[in-house]
Amino acid sequence: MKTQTEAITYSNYINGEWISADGNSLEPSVNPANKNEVVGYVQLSSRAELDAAVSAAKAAKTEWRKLSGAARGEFLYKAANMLESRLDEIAETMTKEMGKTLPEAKGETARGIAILRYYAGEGMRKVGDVIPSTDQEALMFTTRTPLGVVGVISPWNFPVAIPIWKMAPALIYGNTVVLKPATEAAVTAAKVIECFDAAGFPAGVVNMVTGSGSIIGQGIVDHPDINGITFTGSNEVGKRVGQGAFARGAKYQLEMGGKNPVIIASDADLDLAVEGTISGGLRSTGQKCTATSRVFVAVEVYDTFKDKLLSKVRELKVGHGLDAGTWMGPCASENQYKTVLSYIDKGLAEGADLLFGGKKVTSEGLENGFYVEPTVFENVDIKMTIAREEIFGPVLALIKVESFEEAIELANDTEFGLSASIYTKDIGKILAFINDIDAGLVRVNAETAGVELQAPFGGMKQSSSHSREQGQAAIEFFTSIKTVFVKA
Ligand SMILES: NC(=O)C1=CN([C@@H]2O[C@H](COP(=O)(O)OP(=O)(O)OC[C@H]3O[C@@H](n4cnc5c(N)ncnc54)[C@H](O)[C@@H]3O)[C@@H](O)[C@H]2O)C=CC1
Ligand SMILES: O=C(O)CCC(=O)C(=O)O
Repeated sequence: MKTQTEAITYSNYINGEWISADGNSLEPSVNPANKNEVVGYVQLSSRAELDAAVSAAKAAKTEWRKLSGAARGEFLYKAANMLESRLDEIAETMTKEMGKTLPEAKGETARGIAILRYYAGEGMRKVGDVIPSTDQEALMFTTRTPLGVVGVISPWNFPVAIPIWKMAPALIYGNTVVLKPATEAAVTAAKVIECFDAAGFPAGVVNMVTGSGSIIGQGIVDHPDINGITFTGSNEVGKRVGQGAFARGAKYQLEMGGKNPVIIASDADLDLAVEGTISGGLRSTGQKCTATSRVFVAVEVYDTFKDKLLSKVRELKVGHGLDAGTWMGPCASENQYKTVLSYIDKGLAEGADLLFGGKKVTSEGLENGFYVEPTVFENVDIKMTIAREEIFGPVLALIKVESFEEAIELANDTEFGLSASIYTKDIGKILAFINDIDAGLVRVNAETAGVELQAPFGGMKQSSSHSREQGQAAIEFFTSIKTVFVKA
């Protein structure tokens, strides 16, 4: 039997109002720690609701664009204050809805607040350059103009931070937005939008429509009045989003998967490396695009590293994200749980050796949740599925390497290029790694996960559309440059 802990139905947010979808078709958002618990109901919307949201965003865009950056920033500061006043409640909802531990959820919500404040300040910063013209009597400069209406398609793994790191820059640079959050995290997203509502944004500037990827997500891709699309999610869907946007001339930005390597060199501080490998690979149940997945360990320190790693992994406490002392929560959904278990089966079937974990966790109190043990494989061949595809779960693959050069070569032997890290004290290896590794985020003596909001974020190869999010890099996607030549 399903229970409703909060018994709340969340509506779409269109033109400054909370509106139910026609026919009031609803989708439950289920607690992955207990599949019998419904965290809330969200609208299973149709194209009609999306059209209404896009019309509202289109109607609002001129007045919003005409406000000064400072005035737009004031709204973002207010949204940040609203989110701050609800930090604990929204973090708790996040934990209930997608399973990450409460401290992680609080950290993410605090990050959302910091992102809003960062971009509020961007409203006061320069948007162009004066460039000397060959005509001495002319003034030539660049300025920037918003795209118009931006569609935001977000995943479930960072339900507060990702929608905000897409919406905040979109808004400060003068765009209006239509957000389609992942259904698995749509209650948390609705609470974030409540903060924007309470901040008093003009009607139509911020809109949210929940529903399926194939109807609302695809609807955003196809909509002729959406001028830009920013997407985070799987490679498969991302490619479809990019192709659809390109076909109708809309600007697009894709952040997709990773298969992130860590290299443990022979001179590494092994305790630090173990800590970073565990934190990078298993925190948030491995559900980060920046999560460590492949661990390349120098043959000289392989056995010591392995023993140290296993002794720490054995101590990790799996449990409900709200329980103090839980280190790792459940997978975020039943789909994700099945996906992770099927990758573990593939690892075994293809001949990798399971060192630890690999099973469902069904101990008392956890039997109704989507829990998987933290899992470590060794003797993983680079051609095996678990070394090639994004698992998005708590699974580490150890690969022994004979030399630093082999480690770099194997680390780069992937279609992805999001994040990579190395543990070493050797400056020569550090510099070679920075130069030779194919990754948008290069981390030295630090775990692969860990994104700072003021720095560019994005990947190489198939991890992204080669654009960057966050920091000042965001202006490149959310605006177009106008080169202006003026002569009296
Ligand atoms: N890079 C990242 O941060 C993320 C990667 N993933 C990867 O994707 C795998 C599957 O997770 P999913 O939630 O199924 O990801 P997904 O790519 O299906 O979903 C991401 C977003 O895209 C929307 N979407 C789905 N189909 C669409 C379509 N045809 N057009 C437009 N939007 C659409 C979804 O509703 C959601 O809002 C994971 O196992 C993981 O490997 C998932 C979430 C985040
Ligand atoms: O590592 C992080 O903090 C962000 C990761 C991310 O963007 C993602 O998983 O989608």
